[in-house]
Amino acid sequence: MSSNMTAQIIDQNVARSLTLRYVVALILVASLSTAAWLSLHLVISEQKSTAAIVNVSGRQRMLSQRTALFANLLANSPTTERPLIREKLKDAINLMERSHEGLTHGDASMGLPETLSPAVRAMYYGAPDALDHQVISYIAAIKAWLILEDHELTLDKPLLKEITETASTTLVSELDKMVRQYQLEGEASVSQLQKAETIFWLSTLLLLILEAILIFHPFVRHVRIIFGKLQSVTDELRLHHDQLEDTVRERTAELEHRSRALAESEEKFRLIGTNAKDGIIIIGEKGIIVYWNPAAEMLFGYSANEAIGQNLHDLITPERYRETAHKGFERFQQFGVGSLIAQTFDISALHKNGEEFPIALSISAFMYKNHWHALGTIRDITERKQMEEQVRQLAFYDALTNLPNRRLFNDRLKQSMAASRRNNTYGAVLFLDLDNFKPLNDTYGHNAGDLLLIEAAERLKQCAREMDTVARFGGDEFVMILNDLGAHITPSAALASLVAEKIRISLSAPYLLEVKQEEQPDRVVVHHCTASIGIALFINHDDKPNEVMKRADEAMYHAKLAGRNQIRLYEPKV
Ligand SMILES: Nc1nc2c(ncn2[C@@H]2O[C@H](COP(=O)(O)OP(=O)(O)OP(=O)(O)O)[C@@H](O)[C@H]2O)c(=O)[nH]1
Repeated sequence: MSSNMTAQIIDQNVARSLTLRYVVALILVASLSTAAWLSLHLVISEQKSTAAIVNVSGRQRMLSQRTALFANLLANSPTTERPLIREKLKDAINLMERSHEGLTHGDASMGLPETLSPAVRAMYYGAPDALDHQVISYIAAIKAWLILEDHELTLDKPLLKEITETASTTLVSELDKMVRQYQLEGEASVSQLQKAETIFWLSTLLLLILEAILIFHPFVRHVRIIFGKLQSVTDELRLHHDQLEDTVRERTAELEHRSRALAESEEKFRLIGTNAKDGIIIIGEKGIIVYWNPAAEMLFGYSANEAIGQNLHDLITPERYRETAHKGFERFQQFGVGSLIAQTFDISALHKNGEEFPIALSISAFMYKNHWHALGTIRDITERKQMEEQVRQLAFYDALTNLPNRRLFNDRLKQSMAASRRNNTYGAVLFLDLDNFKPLNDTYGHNAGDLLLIEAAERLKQCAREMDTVARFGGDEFVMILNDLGAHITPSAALASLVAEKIRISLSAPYLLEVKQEEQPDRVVVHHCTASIGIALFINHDDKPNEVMKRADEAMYHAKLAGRNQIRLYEPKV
């Protein structure tokens, strides 16, 4: 457990203990206050009660004298005054009787208690002729005096003598004693209550002192400790705050530095993208274009605004490649690999105007925001392709007639012979040499000879099938490969001869040559030219192309010897 946690638990226990002590002290103070209030209340009510008892018992003393006086007056007064005296005596004795009843059994209206102290009770009832008996006898004597007729009321009556003596002697002294007794008891009770009240006051004082010692003092000490802790926590917080501010300052400076570096980097990237000669395109999730530089705008005809947000393949991939491109990109999105990644290759692309053009595309992959992205740099290679085509044309085609040249022909012958071997079918090489071509050159110039060569090449192409090859071998020599003639020699030779015948007839038709002459108008020359044709068959044997060519040449030579405009099939015995 950490020291912080331990300190927290101690603080909580102290707070709980102080709260408990405080609550107990409050309850005790409240109880003592209530007890003090009750004792005060009791003192007051005791004093009230004592005063009422003393009053009533004092009045009994006065009433005993008064009734004795009225009883004597009643006997002494003239008859006319007697009813009034009789009435006053009756009132006094009734009041005395009611007061006696109240003093012995209690009367709330007079403020007299129901219970009697043992001393008082002894004084009232302690002996057969105790005060109660005396009072009751006296009241009875007065009442007996009251019911006597006027003529019976004489001063010598023993009843009057008894009344007078009882009232002035026994009753007065007994009632005096009773008043004193009541006063003594009241004072004793009040004194006791005052003592109790003093005890309550002292207890309250003691409790307050204890409260000061047991609650206030520990409370102040604890508060001091907490203040001390708060101070140290505040100091610690201030230290942390200062450290935090330092860290924030450092981080802010670092962020600003990075932000500047990022801005510079972005500017560099923007400059590269803007000034690059090659188109730069970035595609992200689902093949959507996210970057499209000005060179890409020039290349494809779409502005960056038009292109960004579009699917790259829908925009620039020719329709026939589109499905494959989509599938390839889906695989790339999953795994970040693909056959085209990190490669440079030539493909066709679509311009906004719908035209296809060749591009060289280099693709690299990178991960950004959890998605594989592809960066493509694109270059228009239309010119390069055209040049390549020209080079290819020059390398493999005859510049005058556009027919395949000797090099391409040799290549095709190898292929044809290989196919013949595979399929076990006959092929043939036709070797053609124009007859008496030289005089045309000599008579009308080289230009006229060229025109005838071009026309002858056209006629040869007309006679050839798609699968056959017509080539210019050199000078006025042409060669033709006939493929897939058949599995048997005789029909194959017949078929080759048929084609040769067709060619012979085609080439022997007159040529209309528009000859250009220097500083003279063009001139149309009609020229007749024929060709000598040698045929050599080949099939599933080990002959080399040169051998086959030699045979065809030899057969052509025999055709020449035979008078030209002839066809000869190579035969070993020839
Ligand atoms: N106009 C033109 N003439 C060419 C070209 N190449 C070769 N020749 C000429 O073609 C002629 C070939 O002549 P040859 O085949 O030897 O003789 P020929 O007159 O045809 O006679 P035979 O072949 O024996 O029937 C030569 O005069 C060459 O100069 C060319 O590209 N253009």
